[in-house]
Amino acid sequence: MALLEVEDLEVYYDSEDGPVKAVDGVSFEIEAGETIGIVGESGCGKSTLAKALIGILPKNGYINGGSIRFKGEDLTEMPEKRRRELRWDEISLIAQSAMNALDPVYTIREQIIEAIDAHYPKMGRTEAQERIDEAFDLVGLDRDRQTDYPHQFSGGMRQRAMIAMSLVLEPSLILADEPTTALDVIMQDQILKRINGIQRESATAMMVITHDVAVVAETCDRVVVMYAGEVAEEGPAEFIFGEPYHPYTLGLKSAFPDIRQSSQDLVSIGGHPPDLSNPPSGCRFAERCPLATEKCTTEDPPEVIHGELRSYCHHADKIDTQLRPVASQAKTWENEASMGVSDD
Ligand SMILES: Nc1ncnc2c1ncn2[C@@H]1O[C@H](COP(=O)(O)OP(=O)(O)OP(=O)(O)O)[C@@H](O)[C@H]1O
Repeated sequence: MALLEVEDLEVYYDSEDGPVKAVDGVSFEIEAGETIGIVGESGCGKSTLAKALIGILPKNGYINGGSIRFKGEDLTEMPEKRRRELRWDEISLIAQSAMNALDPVYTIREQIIEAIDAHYPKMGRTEAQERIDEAFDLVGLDRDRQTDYPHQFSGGMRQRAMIAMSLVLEPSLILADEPTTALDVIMQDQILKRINGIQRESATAMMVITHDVAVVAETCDRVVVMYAGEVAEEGPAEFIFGEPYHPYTLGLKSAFPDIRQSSQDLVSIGGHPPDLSNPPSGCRFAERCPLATEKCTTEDPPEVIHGELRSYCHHADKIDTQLRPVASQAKTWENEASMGVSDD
């Protein structure tokens, strides 16, 4: 049994235009100790997925269908009290706004002790202090700074303090939603590598949500590529960033500079993702896809397996011969570019 099993999950928001289908039939699993990346353009449902997993959807958001099993228990059917216990104890979220989640009137140490007391009321002071020292060492914060107030910390240090706070609670799963957006590149790298190191020692699983493909390529074992509320492709990071079989992944991959290549076009996929209150039928990427045909706009794409990769595309068989050779050329992804593929 995987640590987390998400099956056919639908998370919708009520809106004046009808339900916004932010997550629409998403399935994937996370094993203990594994790091999984969720990538996709802004608005594809990544944060909604994280919020649903941890149970902090806004008032107009709801789980419309599917299941989220954590250690075999279905979170969607669990009473709120049990769910709250799981939050932080077992699943912790490092959110985009984590830096601002610290209380300005208490020292960092007081806040971490409070979190420990709330979750492990029986833990003695000595053990608590040992855990805090260890967590500070792991995230690269000086132990002497534990008695500082949040305003004495830089943005990056506050984020490290939040990560330290989630680590002292020893969760089985850390959800990191754009964990490093506010940090400079060198710090991002350091922090994610440290988290990876911690995971190896403690078998903590992590789900990293980001639109930065480079972050995911460096730190994740497996990657789920989301497009317009759905999974477009899923598999080991080396294949997703090496030889993907979904046109969207190829476009996304070509949109990020490859440091190994001296000169290359930087691709921008023309057009926009569809409106999720009224998603198109068939493949949601069809409108922007150079391989798209009539069938793509009418029939849901089939699941196609290539080794350990799971992709959803009517034309996965044409990726190797037709799209891959031209995927790094910007003109391939211009709006309305079509490769003249036929359905027969
Ligand atoms: N409270 C809300 N009410 C209605 N619609 C919402 C709400 N929150 C998000 N949405 C919509 O749900 C869809 C998915 O949004 P979500 O924030 O999950 O995407 P995302 O991939 O995390 O984007 P980003 O990378 O910008 O954070 C979008 O169409 C968004 O407009």
